[in-house]
Amino acid sequence: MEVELRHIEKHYGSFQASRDVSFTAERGRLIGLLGPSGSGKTTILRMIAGLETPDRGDIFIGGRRVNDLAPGKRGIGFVFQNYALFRHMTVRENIAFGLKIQEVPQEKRRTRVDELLELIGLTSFGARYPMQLSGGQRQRVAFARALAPEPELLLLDEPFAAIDAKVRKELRSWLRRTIHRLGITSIFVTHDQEEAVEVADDIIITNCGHIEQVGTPVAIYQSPRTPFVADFIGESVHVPDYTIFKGFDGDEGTAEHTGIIRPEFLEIGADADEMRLPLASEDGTVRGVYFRGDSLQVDVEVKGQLLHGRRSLEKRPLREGDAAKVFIHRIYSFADGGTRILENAAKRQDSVVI
Ligand SMILES: Nc1ncnc2c1ncn2[C@@H]1O[C@H](COP(=O)(O)OP(=O)(O)OP(=O)(O)O)[C@@H](O)[C@H]1O
Repeated sequence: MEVELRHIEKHYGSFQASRDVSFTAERGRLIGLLGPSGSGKTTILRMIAGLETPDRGDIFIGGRRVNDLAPGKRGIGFVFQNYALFRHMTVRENIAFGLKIQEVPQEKRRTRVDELLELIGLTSFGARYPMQLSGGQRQRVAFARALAPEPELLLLDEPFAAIDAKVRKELRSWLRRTIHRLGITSIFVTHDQEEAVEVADDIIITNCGHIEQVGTPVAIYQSPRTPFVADFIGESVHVPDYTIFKGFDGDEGTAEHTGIIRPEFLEIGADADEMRLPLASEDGTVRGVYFRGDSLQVDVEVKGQLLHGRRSLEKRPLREGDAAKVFIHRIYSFADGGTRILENAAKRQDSVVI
């Protein structure tokens, strides 16, 4: 493995910013540290970089324990949210900066900068100054500058945050492609779940200084280990007692019946004729309809519980106050300290009949 954290603890005064943080990042993977503001993402990144010292625990990079190694000796490239490029230096000079410090000979420096300019698609921009570049171009230069000394590990702190929405999307996919092409292990911090899901190979979810879950975006989305994770990745509604719903009332396995329902777990119809399993469907009332681009979000009240679902734009429109039919396919239950995915009993019977 390339990076490993073992039982890291970190306090700032009496405030605990990291609680028993352990994870490994395999070589060549692109890892997203995702969590709400203040959950300790940047602290983790800074400890890996050597800019903060953990109170307890060990950090390994490429199998070597680096706790006592100075930041400059860890073989790390760093890209910040607002990487202030040197304003008085050209793009070429900015990229060459780390190489100059390493006393790389001039000819070699020139070749490396040419390579990097090509990599970031800015070959003809070498003589420009940072203020003559767009935000997205500047961030590419910051990326090239971090890569110039050929680090083993790249750390990126909210690298897209200061860039406008459209360019950010392009930059994300560019960064993902480029990092994979180079095969460099990379860890980036974000508080944007869409960004983490789109860019990362693996996501580490942080909450109040500890790690809630580690996994691929798909695994985390499909099997959130805690209600916090279910909320943070994707949309969800908490229901205090799922046994009130048809098809989930036979579950006697647990004492507590709190559940989480995602929009795609619902089928919302205008009437019984639209439903595949009308008898297993609930009666509901539409409480709100919102345009979501490719579909409509329909908020529907069922047995006093407000649920969020989706409905195709091609179907008969529903309006606030309309009666609706609702079939709940699936519910997540977190009762015993783990996730159980409960399927509607009617669906199971239906598939047996088929
Ligand atoms: N130097 C410091 N001194 C005291 N407290 C700090 C220091 N650095 C961070 N903290 C606190 O530690 C907690 C975690 O901060 P950190 O920057 O790691 O969170 P984060 O998840 O990266 O948040 P954000 O997304 O807002 O950047 C926060 O409550 C923060 O106020």
